[in-house]
Amino acid sequence: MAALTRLLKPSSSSSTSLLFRRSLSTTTAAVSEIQSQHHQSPNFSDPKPSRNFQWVFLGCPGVGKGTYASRLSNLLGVPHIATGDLVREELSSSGPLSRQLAEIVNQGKLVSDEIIFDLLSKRLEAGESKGESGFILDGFPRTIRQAEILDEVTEIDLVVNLKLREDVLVEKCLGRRICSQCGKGFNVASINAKAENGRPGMSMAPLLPPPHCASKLITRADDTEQVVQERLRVYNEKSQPVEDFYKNQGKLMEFDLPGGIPESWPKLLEALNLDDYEVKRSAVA
Ligand SMILES: Nc1ncnc2c1ncn2[C@@H]1O[C@H](COP(=O)(O)OP(=O)(O)O)[C@@H](O)[C@H]1O
Repeated sequence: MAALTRLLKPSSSSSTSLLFRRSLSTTTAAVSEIQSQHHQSPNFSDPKPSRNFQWVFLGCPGVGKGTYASRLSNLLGVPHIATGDLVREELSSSGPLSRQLAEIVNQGKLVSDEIIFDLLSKRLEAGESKGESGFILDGFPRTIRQAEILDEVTEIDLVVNLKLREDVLVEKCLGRRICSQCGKGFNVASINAKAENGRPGMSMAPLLPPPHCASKLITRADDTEQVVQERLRVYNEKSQPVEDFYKNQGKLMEFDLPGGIPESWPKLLEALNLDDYEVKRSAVA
């Protein structure tokens, strides 16, 4: 597959190699580099900082990877690339892959690595031609093979592993809605999980749509209870080697979500040493 080959072997002269260039090797180094570039000599009006972020978000279905990755992408000015979105775009097209993908996705199974690499490299190439650099990957890598191949072509700076109680994950997936017009995601679930077995209780307010989206909400075909349970099973089966891979490289940052967005977002920024960054960004916006 040509696009996959290009992804695996970016030539040093091609601009693809800019996207996949070698950068930092540990979380600590990554965070201190970010701080030295953006905190000590901030130039927040510079649209092209000399170095961009290459981050990965891991976490079970429903944990909120998309929500937090998208917020960070806006904050840091790098694209949020969710392989689930790429798969859904392909599904909604009338392309040759569409029917094959629907069968896999609607059973809660993983799409083949080859298809995922093809979709991802096309997305990266399209972004590159628009001048994008850096990324926050969401939903990729999902298997150890994907992580190893990604590692051959580029250096990931930081891997954030979001965690949440499993009963809450299921409720969140079932409450998920998408506006069929603007594509924004919402959640109608009002979560009040009791404290049990030493776990603290947890409340999360719904994330309701504005009036102009309210009548256009749709539910993903794979957000039924049976498919969500299967996606969680598949995730749990495949994720440990991926987490260990990044833990061994010193890049994994575990983050237990303390609640909904109002509690979790400031804590996540703090954990990433970006709380100050947000204040400075909004000051120049
Ligand atoms: N990296 C990947 N490898 C294989 N399949 C993937 C990958 N990313 C997404 N998919 C497919 O797309 C579906 C939806 O992905 P996503 O939106 O990330 O869902 P989730 O809410 O389960 O994290 C997955 O269940 C899977 O079938």
